[in-house]
Amino acid sequence: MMHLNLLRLGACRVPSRLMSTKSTSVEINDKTGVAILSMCRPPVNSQNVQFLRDLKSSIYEIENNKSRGLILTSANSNVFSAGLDILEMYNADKEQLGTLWTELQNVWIALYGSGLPTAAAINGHAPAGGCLLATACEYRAMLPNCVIGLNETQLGIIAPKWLMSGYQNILPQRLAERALTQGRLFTTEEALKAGLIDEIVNSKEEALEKCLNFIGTFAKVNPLARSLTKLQFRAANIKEFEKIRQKDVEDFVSLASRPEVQKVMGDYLENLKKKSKK
Ligand SMILES: CCCCCCCCCCCC/C=C/CC(=O)SCCNC(=O)CCNC(=O)[C@H](O)C(C)(C)COP(=O)(O)OP(=O)(O)OC[C@H]1O[C@@H](n2cnc3c(N)ncnc32)[C@H](O)[C@@H]1OP(=O)(O)O
Repeated sequence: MMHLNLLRLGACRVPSRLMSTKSTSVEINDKTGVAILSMCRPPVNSQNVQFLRDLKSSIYEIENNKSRGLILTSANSNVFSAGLDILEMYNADKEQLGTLWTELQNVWIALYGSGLPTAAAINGHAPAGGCLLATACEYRAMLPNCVIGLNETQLGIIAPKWLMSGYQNILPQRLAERALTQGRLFTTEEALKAGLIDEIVNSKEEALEKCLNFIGTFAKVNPLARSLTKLQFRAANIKEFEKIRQKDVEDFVSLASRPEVQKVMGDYLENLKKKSKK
């Protein structure tokens, strides 16, 4: 399609508007109306309270600006998002833990419940909370040699049901159950085979182009009809989430503040740091 060719990033001459927060930047192409939301919290886009708040406000801003679609990507060259910021969970008091979890819930519901067409250009690793964001979208294009998945059981923790919703929407039940119980991180190639991602791409530019093509498939569909149809598919998960939302925060705080869980976090952090020094 002609207009999509115009959108090859880098070669793009179409005027665009920019909005940004401390850890996100949004570029809305005036011709297509599609917004590219980039996560930019170096080094790994780990999700702390401020980052999650920025992400939430960018998602709502895109939605309120009547954009035609939202593409989520990372400004980091090899990590899409490393999930929750473990530094912000380790040695944190109950109030801080509650705030972090509430903000994660807020971002998830903003993205999962968005009426816009949403796509993820996964230009790096996407474990745990990174996978949560990618699977809240409707379409995924991913670079080779990366990993994606919900690895919570590998860390000895349990992902609540809402956190698995995106996964369960995409994967057949049998495969989702196996992957979640194994805490499996899929390589890009395995993710394609399983259906967890839609395409493998060779560059971030190609990922963005594929996402634009996906959003372009709705060009002739009435946006309200599209949006309401999408939300009908997601309504049961959203309703179930809304019912347990507060209790879910309490459960997380109670679990994450246990001394043995704090110990696991501390050891995990230390291993991450040792690995990064190698
Ligand atoms: C252990 C967690 C326990 C939690 C218990 C909670 C109990 C309640 C649970 C209820 C549900 C829980 C749901 C959780 C959702 C989550 O998202 S938990 C987070 C899980 N995330 C991960 O396991 C990813 C860890 N990171 C990596 O595997 C790698 O960093 C990477 C593959 C993403 C990238 O690799 P690479 O490019 O080689 O970078 P590194 O050198 O590893 O890292 C650079 C730098 O970043 C620090 N870092 C990495 N990830 C995190 C993180 N998630 N939080 C904070 N910091 C992180 C890493 O330590 C390095 O720092 P330094 O340079 O050494 O300072």
